[in-house]
Amino acid sequence: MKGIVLYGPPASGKSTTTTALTARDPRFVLFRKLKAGSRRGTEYDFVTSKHLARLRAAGRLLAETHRYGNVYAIDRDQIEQLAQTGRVPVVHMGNIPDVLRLAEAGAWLLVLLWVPRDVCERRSRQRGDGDTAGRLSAWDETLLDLQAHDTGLFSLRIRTDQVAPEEAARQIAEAILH
Ligand SMILES: Nc1ncnc2c1ncn2[C@@H]1O[C@H](COP(=O)(O)OP(=O)(O)OP(=O)(O)O)[C@@H](O)[C@H]1O
Repeated sequence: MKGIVLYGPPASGKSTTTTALTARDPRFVLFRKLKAGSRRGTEYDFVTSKHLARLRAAGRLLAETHRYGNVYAIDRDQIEQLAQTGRVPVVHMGNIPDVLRLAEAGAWLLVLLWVPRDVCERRSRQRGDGDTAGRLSAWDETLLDLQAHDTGLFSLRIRTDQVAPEEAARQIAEAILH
């Protein structure tokens, strides 16, 4: 397996589950996507549009998402480097077309993390998001995205309002390592 995809709406626990995975086994590492545009966020490597264009021309972008005026991309070479050093990248994704594009380029464990809308709202307010309304719109879009595609593509589905982060990490680690 190339790695793990965590797909889910805002506040579904992608970051928390990744932290629990890394604590369980340091071979699991957050995959840092490339981002061209605003320099907001801690889970990205910021690049220029020019740099991204060069990688695109070289055929290195496995997935590329244009959203909120920014571009988010996955560099194939970065995935390969992690694999060569025995590490397992954990990629966070918010839409199924990108998940499918990535899955075309190799075998990934696809995991759906889910929370109901009211839990998403509560978590978003609790962690102090300035734009909870925007997060809820993204939750609505995620539901539509799921309804539009075959959810049978996910090997694991975890309700993070019912399963603690350590248990979610245990289930994922078991699924990929055994
Ligand atoms: N399995 C879990 N059990 C209990 N609480 C959880 C669990 N997973 C996440 N949480 C809580 O939910 C909140 C949101 O989690 P997190 O930031 O990991 O979500 P996310 O999917 O990475 O969000 P976003 O995509 O919006 O950045 C956090 O406050 C976290 O403590």
